[in-house]
Amino acid sequence: MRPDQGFVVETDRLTKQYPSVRALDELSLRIPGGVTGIVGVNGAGKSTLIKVLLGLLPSTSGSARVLGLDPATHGAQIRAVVGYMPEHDCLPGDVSAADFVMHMAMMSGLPRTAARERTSEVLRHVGLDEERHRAMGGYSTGMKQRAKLAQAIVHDPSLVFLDEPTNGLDPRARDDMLDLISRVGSDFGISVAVTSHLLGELERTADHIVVIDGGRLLRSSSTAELTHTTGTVLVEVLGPSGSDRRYGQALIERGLQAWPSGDKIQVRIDRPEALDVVRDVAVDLGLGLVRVQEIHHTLEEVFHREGAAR
Ligand SMILES: Nc1ncnc2c1ncn2[C@@H]1O[C@H](COP(=O)(O)OP(=O)(O)OP(=O)(O)O)[C@@H](O)[C@H]1O
Repeated sequence: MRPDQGFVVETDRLTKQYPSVRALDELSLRIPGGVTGIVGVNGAGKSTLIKVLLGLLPSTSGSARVLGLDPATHGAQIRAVVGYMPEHDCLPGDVSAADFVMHMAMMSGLPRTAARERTSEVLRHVGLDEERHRAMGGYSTGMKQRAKLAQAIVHDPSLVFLDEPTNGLDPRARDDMLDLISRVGSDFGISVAVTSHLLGELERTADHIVVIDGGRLLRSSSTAELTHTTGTVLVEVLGPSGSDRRYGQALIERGLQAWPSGDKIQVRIDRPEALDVVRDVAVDLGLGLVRVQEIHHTLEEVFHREGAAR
């Protein structure tokens, strides 16, 4: 099932009771095609959910469907069409990424030639080129995460579960990984369910966000819906020094709420004509209008405001 063909995952009152912890507590959710972020603090139940959905761990009660298949009875079929990047380091240190990914491709049933071609393609995609013939034990965390991502998509799955793929990465490597994840969705057309304990992290990457807490569903909606516009625009004008201040003042004189934000001006769009005023005032003052950009709430703001982020 490709993105936009309905839900790739559905659960109904899914529960997983460990001896002393209820990791999933009647969790009912639906994950659409595309890139979905599964967000929750450490211990929220994200990894348990993935393992149950892959049929690696039996649930205690409730039901689930992954690409229409029941993990309780069709785990092997699910794992044939779904990729999995586990959270923890699971790579053999004395094997090269090229050999490991090729091995995983053949384990998934690809014939040798197809496996070799596909291995080169995914390793190129994740940016492991020169290093792919070196033993993975000597890789940086970022390179290991890329190798883990490559093995998860080498068999061209319809859906891939990525468990905390940015864990342990520095900010730059994290941004690179998030870009890669977006491209897994767009270039390969693979639906992605990616977990993170950082609320703000998946904002740019995920089309849809599911928030779980204590094994329960806290929120599920499109990212756009969550980070809806604040009703404010950021305006950048071009002109002689002090133009931004003159422009802001002129907007206020025309009855708008405007305030400085660095060398730009924020303007509240409280009525449809406000955008016309933004344009007209720039023209009247002989200033160039470089940019008018909507300001959105961040996910952090949404959850702090709702008191949901703990
Ligand atoms: N095999 C297990 N046996 C007993 N309890 C477990 C087991 N695995 C996880 N738990 C507990 O279940 C709860 C959910 O854990 P889980 O790993 O699913 O959460 P998570 O959201 O993925 O967090 P993290 O990112 O820290 O792994 C936690 O309280 C954890 O301690």
